[in-house]
Amino acid sequence: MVLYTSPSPKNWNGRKSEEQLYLHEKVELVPITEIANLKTVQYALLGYACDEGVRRNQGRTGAINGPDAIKKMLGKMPNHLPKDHKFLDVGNVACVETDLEHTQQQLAKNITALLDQQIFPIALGGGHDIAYAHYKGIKGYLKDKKPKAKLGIINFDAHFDLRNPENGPTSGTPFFQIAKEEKEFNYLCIGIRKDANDKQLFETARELDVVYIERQVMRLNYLEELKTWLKAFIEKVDCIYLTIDLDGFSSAFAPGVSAASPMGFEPQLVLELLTSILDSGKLLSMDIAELNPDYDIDNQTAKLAASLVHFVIHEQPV
Ligand SMILES: N=CN[C@@H](CCC(=O)O)C(=O)O
Ligand SMILES: [Mn+2]
Ligand SMILES: [Mn+2]
Repeated sequence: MVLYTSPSPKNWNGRKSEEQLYLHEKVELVPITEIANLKTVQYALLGYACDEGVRRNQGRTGAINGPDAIKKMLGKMPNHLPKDHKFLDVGNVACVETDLEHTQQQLAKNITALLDQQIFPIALGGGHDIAYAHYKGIKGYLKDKKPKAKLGIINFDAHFDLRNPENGPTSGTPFFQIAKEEKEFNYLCIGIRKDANDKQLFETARELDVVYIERQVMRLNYLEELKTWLKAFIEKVDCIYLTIDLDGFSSAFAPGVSAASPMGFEPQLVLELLTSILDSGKLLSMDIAELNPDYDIDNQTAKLAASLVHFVIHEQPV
């Protein structure tokens, strides 16, 4: 069974220059199996082409094409990276038929391989079941290299994704699955909508001591308070896994998702909070989930996802 596709030049097009002015000219396409041969690499994009978790969660499928759509928009963006910094596309983990569980295992293995090589992974979804897979990959790395490190998970999302996987994992279960495996579950969920999470989910969040920020306080007027809460969470942990579910953004900015949020948050505020996360120096790995190109309008959501990646790779201290 093929659970992996090599990076494709078809995803990387744009204006041409002589001096790598654009990211499609900067990116190096390196199959994941070849990363061990490389010297210092800063960033690698790894796709999670899977919407089986969304289907199981009664959502609208299409996120299987999310990773390639983000790469296509990112390639057209300007490159401001230092000449000696390496930026890779290492291909996609791909879901075959309905085999979500093996797809997750494959992503986990590849995330561990990137972290072992000191490469910062940027995983692109795909359904939010990417989060459980990504977490397993991070644990694979921490177990050997930093067994005492306390992991914190920061999720920008309209949803807790704390459903009980009684009937198998879905895009709605990743953080419940993680909670069951963690001795200390450090989970901060930013952008929670009361009109998108039922009573039982709030109850589970309370039982699991989840720290959450509701959507109505996700406003620039509350920036100082938001930064203080974020800082308090970051101080408690040694390293951070950041996951951004695009459906937390207002559908004015992110229509291309399974469960759109007309009352979601704005991109500018997320950039402000991302700056605090990057400045902490604790960010270990990140992903962007739930892009569904079938419902996108003029690639706006894919562009938003690409802009988030662009921001992180250019603002992160390395
Ligand atoms: N990953 C998404 N999770 C949401 C989906 C909500 C919806 O489809 O409306 C959830 O399970 O709550
Ligand atoms: Mn969501
Ligand atoms: Mn989610």
